Amino acid sequence: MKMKIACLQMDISFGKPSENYKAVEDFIHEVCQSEAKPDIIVLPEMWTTGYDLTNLNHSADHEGIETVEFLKQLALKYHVHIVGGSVATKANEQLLNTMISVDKKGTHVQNYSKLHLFKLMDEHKYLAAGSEKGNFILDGEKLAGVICYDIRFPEWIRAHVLEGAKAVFVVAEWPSPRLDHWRTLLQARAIENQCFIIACNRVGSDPNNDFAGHSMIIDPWGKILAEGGDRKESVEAVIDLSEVDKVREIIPIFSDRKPEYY
Ligand SMILES: O=C(O)CCC(=O)C(=O)O
Repeated sequence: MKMKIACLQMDISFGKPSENYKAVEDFIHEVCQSEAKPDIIVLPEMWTTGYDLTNLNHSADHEGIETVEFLKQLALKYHVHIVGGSVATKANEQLLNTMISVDKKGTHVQNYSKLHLFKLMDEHKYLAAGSEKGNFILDGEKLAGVICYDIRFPEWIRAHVLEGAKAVFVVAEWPSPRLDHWRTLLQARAIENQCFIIACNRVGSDPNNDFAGHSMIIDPWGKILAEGGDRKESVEAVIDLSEVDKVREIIPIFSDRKPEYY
C-alpha cells in the first residue's frame, strides 16, 4: 500500500499548550489544503508543552483527553490519519510522555508512553516510564511508534518489528549537538530492521537546548526519501509498504536470525 506522509517539523512554544494547539491546527490546515494531501500526518514529541518539566504537574493533559479529542476532530475534518507526536499526560498521579494516534475516521488507535527516559534532559526526575509497546494498525497495515531516545535501543525497535511493524514512526525533540547521532541511528534502524523509519523532530529552541529538525523519511533499504532542514517545514514522501517484503526477499535477515544465540 502507498501512503503519503507529512512530518510537521515545527517549533514549540515553551509551556504554552493553547498556543501549541493553535499552531498544530493551523499547520494541519495548511498541509491539508494542497491537492496532494497527505494520508498520514506526524507531529513531534511533547508538542503541547515542550520540556517545561517543572510545570508539567499543572500543564499536562489529564489522561490525554483533551489531545485525543483535538486530534480526532482534526482527523475527521481533514480525513487524515494523525500520528500525534507525544504530549505530557497525567494519570494516577503520574506524568508520562505519551504518543497518541488517531485514524481518519476519528478512532483513537494508539497510546504509547516513552519507555526510555532521557537522563541528560532530566526526564527521569519528572516523568514515569511507560511499560507497553507502541504497535498499532492503520488501514490494515501494521505500524509502530516510539519516542526520541528510544532509537538508541535497537532491541526496542526490533521488538516492534518482530510484532509485524513495517514502518516505525519516531517523534522527537532531538538537540542539535547530536544531529549526526540522530541521522546515523535512524538510518541504521531502517537498514537493520528492513522497515520504513518516519521521524519527526522539532525545530527552534527552549531555555536549555537548540533542536535539530532534520525530520527524515527512510526506506527499508536505508535510502533517505526526504529530509528536512533546521526550519519549520512539512517533510513529505510517498512510501510503498510492499517494498518491505521485497527488501526482505533480497537479504532475508529475519529467516537468517539465530535468536537462540542472542
Ligand atoms: O538521545 C539523545 O541524544 C536525545 C534524546 C532526547 O533528546 C530525548 O529523548 O528527548
